[in-house]
Amino acid sequence: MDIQFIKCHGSGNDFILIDELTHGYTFTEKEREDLSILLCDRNDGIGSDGILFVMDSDKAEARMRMFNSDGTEAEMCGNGLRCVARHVLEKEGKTHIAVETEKAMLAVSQVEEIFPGIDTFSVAIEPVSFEPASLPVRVDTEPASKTTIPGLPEHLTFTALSVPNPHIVAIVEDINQEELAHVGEKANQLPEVFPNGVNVSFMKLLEKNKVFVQTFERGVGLTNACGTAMSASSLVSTIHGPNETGEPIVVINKGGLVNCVVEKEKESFSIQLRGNATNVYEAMVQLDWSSRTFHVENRKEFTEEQTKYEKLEAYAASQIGGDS
Ligand SMILES: N[C@@H](CCC[C@H](N)C(=O)O)C(=O)O
Repeated sequence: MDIQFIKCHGSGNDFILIDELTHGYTFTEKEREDLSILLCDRNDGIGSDGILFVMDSDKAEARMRMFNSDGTEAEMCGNGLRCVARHVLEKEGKTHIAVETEKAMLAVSQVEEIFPGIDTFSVAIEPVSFEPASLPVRVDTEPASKTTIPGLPEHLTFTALSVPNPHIVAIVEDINQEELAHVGEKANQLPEVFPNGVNVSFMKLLEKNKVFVQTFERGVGLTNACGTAMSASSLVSTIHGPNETGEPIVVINKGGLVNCVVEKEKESFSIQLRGNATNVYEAMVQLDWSSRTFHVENRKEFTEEQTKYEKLEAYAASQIGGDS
């Protein structure tokens, strides 16, 4: 079978985007899982944090399904949704559309550049909930807000929320990547606390409206950035830190930066996540399902986009200096 794909990234969180709709692909659930494990592999595959499947929707211009590199499906993916938004907006020749995701119809649009030369896309991150059952998380204190979590190091306090995939965020003085990897692995081996697993983030407050976030992603491991985690962390920074709703928060990550605006209406929160959606190359996978072997053909690079993105990356790196 031949499968056309685009290799893309949002803040260095990289994906294989497969447009099932345009190319008329019909995969079974098992095939989507198998494709994710096979193609995302960093050693023997194409290498990526996940696959974005673009599909038909009855209710919106398109539907996004996101599979992690271990083959599990996530409820939502913020960086991935920007890549899907760009793809569908360009295909439809529009500037605003809605994309169906597992838990919500989400508004996406092209907006003012967050950095010179970087086409920028804004995606709505909702529904947001601190309700423990929404992750789910099982702890004694409900909601789990600035609390220790049984099984995780006692010097760390976490706030748990779903956006709508599950996250816990700890505000730390300095981000220690090794510790984050260790805590992330441990948290995902605590089914009695996190029955569906959890994304774990450490956030360092840099200055008012500027934070640095790193994430251990459920189903992947440490990534350059996680869009839902940066959104969740921005919200936590308005509740337990100095930041305010309605103001852009610059979130520096290992792969670049995004802006998040936390909005509060009555008692409900939503977040606008704004950032790049960069295409790296497009190509075709020639796949033999029976032997689970493949090769990649017709690779066409989008060098100019990536070169522009490197300037943003260099700026972001300068903001965190020697931090992990
Ligand atoms: N990288 C994504 C989130 C992907 C899903 C996550 N690993 C999960 O299992 O919830 C993002 O940008 O939000």
